[in-house]
Amino acid sequence: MTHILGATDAAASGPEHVEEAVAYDAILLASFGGPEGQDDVIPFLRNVTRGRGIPEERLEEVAHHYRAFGGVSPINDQNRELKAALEAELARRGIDLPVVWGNRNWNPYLSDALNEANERGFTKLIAVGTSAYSSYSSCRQYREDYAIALEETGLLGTIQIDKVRQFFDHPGFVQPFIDGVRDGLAEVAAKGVSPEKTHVLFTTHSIPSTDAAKSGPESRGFGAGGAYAAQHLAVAEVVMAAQTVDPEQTGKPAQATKPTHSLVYQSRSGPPSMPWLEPDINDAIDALAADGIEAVVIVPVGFISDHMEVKWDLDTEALETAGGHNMVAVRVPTPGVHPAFVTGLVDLVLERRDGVPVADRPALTNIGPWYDVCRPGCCENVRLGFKPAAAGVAP
Ligand SMILES: CC1=C(CCC(=O)O)c2cc3nc(cc4[nH]c(cc5[nH]c(cc1n2)c(C)c5CCC(=O)O)c(CCC(=O)O)c4C)C(CCC(=O)O)=C3C
Ligand SMILES: [Fe+2]
Repeated sequence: MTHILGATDAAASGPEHVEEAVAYDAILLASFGGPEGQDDVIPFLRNVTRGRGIPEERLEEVAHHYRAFGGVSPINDQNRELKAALEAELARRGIDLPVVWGNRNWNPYLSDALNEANERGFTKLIAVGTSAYSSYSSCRQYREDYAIALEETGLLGTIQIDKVRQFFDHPGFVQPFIDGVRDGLAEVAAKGVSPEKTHVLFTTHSIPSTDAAKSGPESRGFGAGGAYAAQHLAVAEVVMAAQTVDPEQTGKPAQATKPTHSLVYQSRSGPPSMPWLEPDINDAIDALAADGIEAVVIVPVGFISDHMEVKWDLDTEALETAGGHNMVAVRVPTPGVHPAFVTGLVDLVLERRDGVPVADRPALTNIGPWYDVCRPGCCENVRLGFKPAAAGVAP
């Protein structure tokens, strides 16, 4: 199987799910990366936004978020912890799969991880990205960066990179949110706000509307928001369905005591002229306050760890917006190194290594289990044009 596609992948075909064992010899933990000191902030931001048409004012604004944290993104320590937790779980289960870690936008880079893999004699890597959903930014760009790193290191043809499926609906990813919303609702109730006056805000990274429309395979017909919006909405439904309200406690039917919920977006960065997914979380909070909502439970369902988007855009800005309306606001934890999440990631690796039949793969929504091998044209960026990507269908 060829793992880097040629000039187009439009005519390519191949299996959606691989139900044969593959002898991987290491896991590639792939993440976004972030600065580790004040001097790294600007070079990091230039790496992320190269050729993306992000306005200079936005870069200054984001630099200010990092500067307020000493120029250090929390994401690197979170990835070090995740790597250690994965290694501990693999050891506990007696699985001999080393983990190499590389980032798309900062040290250690994906190319560093590939050089390390090569030095250690690994040729078949299974990638686990710290990103659960489908879209250009959250899936295809990782795959393009694997391809670029293979090219840069001269290891194309020597090292094969496959990936685990996007895991938005895997129980290991969803369970921490189910637990978190339960705790969040209890906290709000303890502060005296009734479920009728409480709203659960599921929040994720906004992306350009054109990217959203192209997310997932075209043939699935997910509509304007593409697979990206559909996956988030489906996960929100699962999380809310798992919130059992005891009618005995309230004396009202369960339905009447369940808070309302919605999907909102955050961290938009494009020029105002370019449509991105809406509503913004802060606008949504303003509107809820105007409707008489007294408490919000904020669920960062789009994220894996408490990185800068969570620490700044939610814990600083969104909580401030809610505070301005005297609302009670609780922010639910991200999966981080929750045991269910760490176990789930190892399960996803084994599922792919052992070629588990699709019917036996856990998925909490009827959209999944998602593809092992990304479909032709999946999550392409229409503005940037076609670029070769690893871990997709073979021509
Ligand atoms: C979907 C998505 C995820 C979730 C999936 C995933 O996790 O991969 C994500 C994660 C992250 N985004 C991050 C940081 C940044 N994202 C930026 C810019 C952008 N993000 C986008 C999308 C996403 N981003 C987009 C469409 C842009 C516009 C530029 C472009 O088209 O590519 C910029 C530039 C400045 C700005 O405009 O904000 C920064 C600094 C960090 C690190 C945080 C830390 O350091 O702790 C993380 C985890
Ligand atoms: Fe981002």
